[in-house]
Amino acid sequence: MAAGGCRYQFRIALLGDAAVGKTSLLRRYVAGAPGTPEPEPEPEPAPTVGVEFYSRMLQLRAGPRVKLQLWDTAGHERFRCITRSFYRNVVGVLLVFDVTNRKSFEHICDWHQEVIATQGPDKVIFLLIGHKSDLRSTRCVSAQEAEELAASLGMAFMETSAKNNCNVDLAFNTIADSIQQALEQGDIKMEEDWGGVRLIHKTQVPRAPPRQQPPGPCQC
Ligand SMILES: Nc1nc2c(ncn2[C@@H]2O[C@H](COP(=O)(O)OP(=O)(O)OP(=O)(O)O)[C@@H](O)[C@H]2O)c(=O)[nH]1
Repeated sequence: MAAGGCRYQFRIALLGDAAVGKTSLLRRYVAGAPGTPEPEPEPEPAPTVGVEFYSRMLQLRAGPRVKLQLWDTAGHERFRCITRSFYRNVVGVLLVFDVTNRKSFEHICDWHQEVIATQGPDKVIFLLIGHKSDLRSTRCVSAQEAEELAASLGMAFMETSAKNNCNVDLAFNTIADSIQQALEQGDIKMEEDWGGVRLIHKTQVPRAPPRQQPPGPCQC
């Protein structure tokens, strides 16, 4: 269904190791949409199986209203062949690590490489996310080294917390603005057989009823 007044749909995936907080970040973002009732406190999220889908409308700074289709992928290795099949149709990726889990930070290059290997280097906008920034005492990845990694991979970096609702909207606004900018500058182009960016028409033209076939010669 066309979303009211929307021009584009952007597909964005969250990738990163198991338990870094991808589902929590996404749920926090989707629950924060204007007009959404205050959510009930959620039970602990279960590990994601394969890929789960969310969406939220967003008014971009540059003007257009977009629908973000958000794909929450399982971080566990055993789902990798399922999640990998989704990389081809995304225009944005949040690469998420947990600031208290050094291994999840060290694996960011592998996640990045997986997407590049599928999509090529020029079709995806990345944003590096250091998540669980509320856990100050157990942090083991500094903002500075994460910034350096992000710069070396040609992307921006941001820290978030689903628990404190810190920078959650900002992270999604930032990646959506960057996608919009890349589209305007022609760095990313819409293609028929690619689902990363889709044009959504404001009003759907009702389909013409099927044409009545003129009655053929009687077969009996
Ligand atoms: N302190 C803190 N804990 C968090 C935050 N976000 C998520 N968590 C906790 O981290 C654990 C894993 O969260 P999930 O959202 O399930 O992680 P995930 O990356 O989606 O995991 P997979 O689906 O297995 O890939 C849960 O116990 C969450 O409550 C946060 O911002 N701060």
